[in-house]
Amino acid sequence: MTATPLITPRRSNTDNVISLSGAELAFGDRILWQGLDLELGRGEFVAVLGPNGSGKTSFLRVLLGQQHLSAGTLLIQERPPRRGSALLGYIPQHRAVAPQTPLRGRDLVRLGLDGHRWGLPVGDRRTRRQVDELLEAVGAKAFSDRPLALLSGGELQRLRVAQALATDPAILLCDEPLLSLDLHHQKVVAELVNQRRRTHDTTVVFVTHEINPILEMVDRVLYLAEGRFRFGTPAEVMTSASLSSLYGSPVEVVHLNGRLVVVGAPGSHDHGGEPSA
Ligand SMILES: Nc1ncnc2c1ncn2[C@@H]1O[C@H](COP(=O)(O)OP(=O)(O)OP(=O)(O)O)[C@@H](O)[C@H]1O
Repeated sequence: MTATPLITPRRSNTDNVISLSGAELAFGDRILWQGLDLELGRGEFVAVLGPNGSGKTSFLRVLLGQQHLSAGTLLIQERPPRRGSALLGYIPQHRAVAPQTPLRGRDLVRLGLDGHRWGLPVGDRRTRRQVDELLEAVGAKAFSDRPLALLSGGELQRLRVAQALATDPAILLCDEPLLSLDLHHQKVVAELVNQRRRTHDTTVVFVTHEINPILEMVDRVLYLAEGRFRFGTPAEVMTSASLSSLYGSPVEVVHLNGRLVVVGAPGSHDHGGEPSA
């Protein structure tokens, strides 16, 4: 096993887009995380890791204004969060598509533009052009007229990225967008998100169980576990010492062929990914 140097952050940005101060989320007497102080800058790529039930999706719901903090404050571009804000694009956790849905790929993307309006989307020329541009940006034109139920997981995920980008958001929230994709499509989808970050300085908050496909893109990691957290660069957070102190028990982070493998994290599988076969 050879130690591979981890990627250092590519930017240090004072232009903060998301500011959390003394933030806590608790349900009843169960505290998911507390004392969270963090500032995320424009164009920053943050991975949110942690075992099942540690509060990763809830963290995104707080940013989306769908869940109130139980203590502390959150500002999105210096304002309190607001449900339905066009500042935020959201790729929700994968949901199965109803086999009988009449929606086609391009309809899904159009919902990102006019989904807030009641009734079926109205297809004016400007909207059609915007949808075409979004489809083009994610390489989904070829299958955009097919019913959703006939699309593969990778194709659907491209469309979901396009839908989330429809409002040209300053912040892109991704909830396990790589789940159930093969390695090739994990790379494709991660690169689509990263490309947007590079070209538009979009801040990315990326919930994942598997950091390896995005390791080279990640500036900082928010690791949630046991009602606590660690926040810092991958080199700071993804170490045996840091994760052992977070979990309160011995956890080993090993570097294997350029991949990170977390061994022994209680109550879950390896957040750094399984060792490659
Ligand atoms: N509105 C709510 N009321 C009470 N408990 C909640 C509520 N929302 C979430 N929880 C609980 O909070 C915990 C964290 O949920 P969350 O979905 O944020 O976890 P997660 O880290 O995203 O998990 P996973 O990796 O399984 O997706 C879970 O135990 C969940 O049941």
